Amino acid sequence: MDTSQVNTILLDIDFSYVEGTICPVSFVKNVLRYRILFPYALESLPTVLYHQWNDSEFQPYRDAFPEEARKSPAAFQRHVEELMAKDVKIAYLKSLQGYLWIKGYQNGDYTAPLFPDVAPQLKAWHAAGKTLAIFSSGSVDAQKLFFQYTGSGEARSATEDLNYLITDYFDTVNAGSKTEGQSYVKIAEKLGRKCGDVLFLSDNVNEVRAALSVGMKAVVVDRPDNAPLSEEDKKELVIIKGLQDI
Ligand SMILES: CSCCC(=O)C(=O)COP(=O)(O)O
Repeated sequence: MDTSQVNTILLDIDFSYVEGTICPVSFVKNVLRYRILFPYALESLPTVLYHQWNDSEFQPYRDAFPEEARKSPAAFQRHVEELMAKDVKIAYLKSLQGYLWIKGYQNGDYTAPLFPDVAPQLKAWHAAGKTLAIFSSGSVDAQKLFFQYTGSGEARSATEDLNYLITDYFDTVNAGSKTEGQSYVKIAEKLGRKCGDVLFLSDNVNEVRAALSVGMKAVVVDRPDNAPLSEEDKKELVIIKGLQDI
């Protein structure tokens, strides 16, 4: 792939249960070792519902949920559990998760672990004048928190705020679905770029195909433990093992 024209790199964080572009799968899966993002959100919710159900701070997150789920804290908890069990990427859930994660980061319960190649490569691209942006189903607030607290993943380990490297953040609210071509057109427009000047990196072949469909450059980042790629994907898509392969 000719990337000489690329002046902008759009990265997927990717946290779903089987995938990882810049963050190891263990961040969500290895519950025994880390109290980490998705399990942390679920575990911390009952306390928040008990103490903050009517708090002005919590109200906007609560009120974004459907009426049925807002009938009681128990109904709310059930609804969140159902959505999270199915890994539903709906904006009001993503926004709530971002809120629930703040305390975990602030308490040092976990940090956001990046694969070892990620921070050095982001810094190198930034130093070379490339524009870096993020596109995740996680809310923009959750993305900013993630980059504020990058580290080893271990509780109370050192963190580095990498937000200075990132020019813009996109989620399903300000860009749209990650599997729709139009979302990538919108992102390129917002960044003031042509689609062909942007390179999108994702573990998800459907997202890569959506970006390619509108003329964006896109590659699959195939990390250990990611969902296996089909023979068709291997033949048709550019696949890399780490960011240094660009
Ligand atoms: C720090 S952002 C949290 C990411 C997240 O919640 C998520 O669901 C990621 O999903 P994606 O569709 O972007 O893989």
